[in-house]
Amino acid sequence: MSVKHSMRQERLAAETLLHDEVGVYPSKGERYALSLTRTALHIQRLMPKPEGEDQRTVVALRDVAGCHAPRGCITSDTHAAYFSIYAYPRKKRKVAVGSSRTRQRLVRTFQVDGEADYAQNRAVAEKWAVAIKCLLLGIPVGSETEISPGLLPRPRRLLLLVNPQGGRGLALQHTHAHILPMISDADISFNLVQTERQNHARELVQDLSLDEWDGIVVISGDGLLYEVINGLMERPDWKEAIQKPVGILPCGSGNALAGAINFSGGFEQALTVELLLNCTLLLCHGAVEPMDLVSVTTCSGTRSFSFLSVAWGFISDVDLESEKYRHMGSARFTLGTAVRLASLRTYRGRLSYLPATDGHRPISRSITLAANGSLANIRQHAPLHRTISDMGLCEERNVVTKRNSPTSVTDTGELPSFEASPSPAFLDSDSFTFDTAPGAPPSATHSAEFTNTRQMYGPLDNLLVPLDEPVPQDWVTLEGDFVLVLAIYQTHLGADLFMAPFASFGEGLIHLFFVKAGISRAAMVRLFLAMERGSHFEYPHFTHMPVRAFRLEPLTHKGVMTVDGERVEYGPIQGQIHRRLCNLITGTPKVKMSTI
Ligand SMILES: Nc1ncnc2c1ncn2[C@@H]1O[C@H](COP(=O)(O)OP(=O)(O)OP(=O)(O)O)[C@@H](O)[C@H]1O
Repeated sequence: MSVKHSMRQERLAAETLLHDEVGVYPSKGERYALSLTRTALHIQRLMPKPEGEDQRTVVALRDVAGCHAPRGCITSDTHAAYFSIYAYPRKKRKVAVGSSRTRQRLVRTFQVDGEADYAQNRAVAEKWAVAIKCLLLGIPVGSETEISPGLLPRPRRLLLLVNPQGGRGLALQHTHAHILPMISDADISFNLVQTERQNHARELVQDLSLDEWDGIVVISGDGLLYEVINGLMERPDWKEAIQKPVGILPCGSGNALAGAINFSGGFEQALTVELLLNCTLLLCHGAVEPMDLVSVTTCSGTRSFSFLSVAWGFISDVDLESEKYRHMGSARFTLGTAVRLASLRTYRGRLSYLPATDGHRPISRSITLAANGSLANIRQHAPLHRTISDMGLCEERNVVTKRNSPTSVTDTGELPSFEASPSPAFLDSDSFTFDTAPGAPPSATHSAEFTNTRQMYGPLDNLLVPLDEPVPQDWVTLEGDFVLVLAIYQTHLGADLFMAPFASFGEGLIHLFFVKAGISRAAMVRLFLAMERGSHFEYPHFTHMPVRAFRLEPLTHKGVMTVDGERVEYGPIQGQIHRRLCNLITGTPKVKMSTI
């Protein structure tokens, strides 16, 4: 961003859009000067006159979920009108050791009484509420804009799918305690559906009358969103269906996409309830961004659409092996990492990729690390049976769609055991070859339990050739022993694993990472610790490549591969990016954004 551009942005942010003198409710006779800018509501006490320092409160709009101007009088003053803002600022709170910050609901109600009669005061109160809502939703308003309710879209209707078993099993509790109150403040109508089993969400969205909804939001981990995206891609009308905005409110254990949304929203890295509250606030703001999907094909020819990652080796092992610590939430990965480090393995394989080129040069991404290691210069058909009205509060219920189609995937087979291998402190790194012309055809280890009878649609994979044919000439192939291979297309691999700080939702890139054999356990520990800050690029064993397509051919007989954290059949796998194929609710207005 140029200096001139950022100065203009600052000037725009500081411009006063509305200004008034108001009272408050409940009142002891106080008067306030209110000013609204594009980013904040400034509240300055006028009466009683503040002693000493000027008393000014600034409510950042990014902390505000909604604003209402109720009709009618709420006091004996029949000529006054009112509007309320619902904010969730971060407040300090005492915990067992020291203090932490958490968001708490704060309602401020202002009394508009400067005009001659109720109708005029009501018009002013409504103007304030509309202006604030427009700013929250990213609808452009300026000091010259004629502010009227006509600027606002109709209230949104969201389908919320909650996985009661996700993460630590607290999704329903969090939904009632945190999510529903906040989205009601934002005037969002919803229907809440509890998923009852694996693939329930996938089947549900296949039969959904999409016109009824402005978005589908999962209250869960990344696994449920993977089901929703693939369910949409299994519809004959996939082209339109996949345009339906999707969102995530993190209640899983990894919460990678939520970590990426939180980061793109400009919030500090957060976990658990704090991450959930940040993401719910962003959902209230509603901005939608295009997001890339990667079409992934496995050795049996099964195709699926991935929004997060394909992993092999250390990362997929930890993901699967730590399932048994699910009750621990995100700590499951820390423990899983420690356990796996104790028996660090290598995996022989062939990795091929099509480098991403910008014109003729390969795209190279660099990041700047501040002295303290932190990041610098990075941009901070069958309608559902439902009982709710468009005005909001709903009854939580299970909506079960009766389906006769034989579509259930039987991918719940037993974990294969690992090859017993020694675990030396240093692993051999001399067995790497680098090749631009691939050698022998892949050796696939097919796994019967992953057969898939679903009909998947989607765009043509024009960069890929069938898995039993050699990769095209312009691809690069590496063969050797890997500790891990990861293709990722989001900034985060978990809410606190800042894997690809430079990634963004619709850039059309797969970030391919690998760690070759030869890394010590101590270096792996340092690498994973550095990942929390996103400073792991300093490590020599860690290689990164932006690519458009990749193929991974394991030459080790047994192992685990995951797509978006879900285990898939083991064997050759390949994928290519499809730029901006779906729409993600990020809540962060960007250039050319839309709002649900
Ligand atoms: N009621 C249910 N009982 C059991 N499994 C369910 C139920 N509803 C959904 N599932 C399955 O649970 C899987 C994992 O769920 P989800 O991704 O929400 O949580 P998670 O695995 O804890 O989170 P993360 O993916 O972030 O690690 C989903 O793939 C889904 O198929």
